[in-house]
Amino acid sequence: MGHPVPPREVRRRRRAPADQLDRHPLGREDRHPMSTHRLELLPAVDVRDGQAVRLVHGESGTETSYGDPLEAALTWQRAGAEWLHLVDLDAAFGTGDNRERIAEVVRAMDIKVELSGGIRDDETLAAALATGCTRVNLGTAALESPEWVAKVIAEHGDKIAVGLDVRGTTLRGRGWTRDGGDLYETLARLDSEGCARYVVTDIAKDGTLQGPNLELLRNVCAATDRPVVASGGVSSLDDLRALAGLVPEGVEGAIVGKALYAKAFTLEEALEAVSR
Ligand SMILES: O=C(O)c1ccccc1NCC(=O)[C@H](O)[C@H](O)COP(=O)(O)O
Repeated sequence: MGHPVPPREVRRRRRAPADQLDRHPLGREDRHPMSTHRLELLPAVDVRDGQAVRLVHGESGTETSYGDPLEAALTWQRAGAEWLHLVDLDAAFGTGDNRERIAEVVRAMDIKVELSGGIRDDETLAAALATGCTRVNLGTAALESPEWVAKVIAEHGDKIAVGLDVRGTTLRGRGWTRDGGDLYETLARLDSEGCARYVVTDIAKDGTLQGPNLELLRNVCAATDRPVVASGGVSSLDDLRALAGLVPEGVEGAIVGKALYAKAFTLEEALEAVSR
């Protein structure tokens, strides 16, 4: 099956920077300052009803429970993680929240934490930032409250990332349950507002151990000069090596969930695989 083609205007915008890169006086390294770095790994802890869980395609009701989220987070920290991707799934789905548990996990971490799920207004953003997390990941708000998102990007800079969660090239919000517009149009808008980075998830791959959508990631990297964190589908060390191969194109990091919980590999092995 063919992949949806971005609109002509977007294709033009995507090609132009790539064509100009080698002519840029500072070359590719300047466009993606992380490009000489190794791929960052962000083990995921998704919290539902106070428990660490994994979902399939991010769908409510598909949970497999993996116990205490603090234990899971400490396990990844002990294994050498530099980042934790921490998601309040109840806040994302609108079925409550796990604020206390999430704050407890962030407090216990010596490593950087990216916090996601249900951050949609001043109150939820203030609560998220008050945990001491390194940055937050906005999803639904970027689709439904563009003016608020532009304001908080201006106020908080790189403490704000935007999650671009897609089926095909259609964005999904509200715990990935509602359509929210075109990926490339939204990306162009957020770029123009100064968004610092994107967390890109192919929902069709998420929680399935089917491998990341490398084509989607390449297309997003070609459309923006901001770093991209890849999320969803990682199943093997080879997947991580493939993502590490996209670092020069702008992939900065990879979120890994199910593969770690299913013990497809250890975090130590993953860190080793992306260190060369
Ligand atoms: O991040 C969110 O806000 C979110 C909202 C609704 C459903 C799922 C959500 N996040 C899921 C994740 O971030 C996964 O942990 C991540 O994509 C890892 O996927 P995988 O490696 O395929 O388990």
